[in-house]
Amino acid sequence: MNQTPDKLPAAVLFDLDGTLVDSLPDMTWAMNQLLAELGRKSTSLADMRTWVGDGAGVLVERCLAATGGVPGAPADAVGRFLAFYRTHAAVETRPFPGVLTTLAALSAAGHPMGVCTNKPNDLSRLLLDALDMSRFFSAVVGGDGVPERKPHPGHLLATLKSMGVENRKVLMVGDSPNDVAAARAAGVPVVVVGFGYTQVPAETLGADLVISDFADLPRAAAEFL
Ligand SMILES: O=C(O)COP(=O)(O)O
Ligand SMILES: [Mg+2]
Repeated sequence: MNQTPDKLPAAVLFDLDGTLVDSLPDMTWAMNQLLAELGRKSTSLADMRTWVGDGAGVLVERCLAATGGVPGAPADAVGRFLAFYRTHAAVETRPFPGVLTTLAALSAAGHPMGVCTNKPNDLSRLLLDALDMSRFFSAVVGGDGVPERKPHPGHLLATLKSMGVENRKVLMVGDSPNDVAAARAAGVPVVVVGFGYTQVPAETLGADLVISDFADLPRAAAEFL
């Protein structure tokens, strides 16, 4: 007997940086290679944490503004950062505790899963491959793969379309104001992790739920679906 669409396991969309993986150390390494090339002093994990979330272009722009100004920096600064990052994307980066077992459990329960990230497509795929995480996702849509990235809801909708699951219930899991705003605008419930890269406490982001342990996700998700 065919299942009706809303009886099917919900689709789950994941943000990448700060939600599935702790990628700040490798991003900081790559940024410090760029800064060294420009003769500027190094930046820190703590500063990088406040700049990440709107894609590589904005990340480099924020860093340059804080370390001597954007004027004087080469036009290809973003390209140089990405070139360094590509060589060093999964050296220190690891999934947060509980992520792999939770993704395996959701996958076994039949939830289609996708990654909706402002990170560029090629780096997202490279990182997920290196950490043996690509197998969980039927689509990975980076910020350069859509006309307008998160917080635009179109980024979430494009990820669902690419997954081929437009008629399912959907849950978004993220760490930042962009994730919450995109989910709200798309009419999708949103869970936020409490350990991600946000400048304000996760509890103030306006999510439906904040989880401090990734392993709480399946139980939490069941509340909304
Ligand atoms: O790379 C970024 O700026 C943010 O990426 P995220 O959307 O996966 O958090
Ligand atoms: Mg994030």
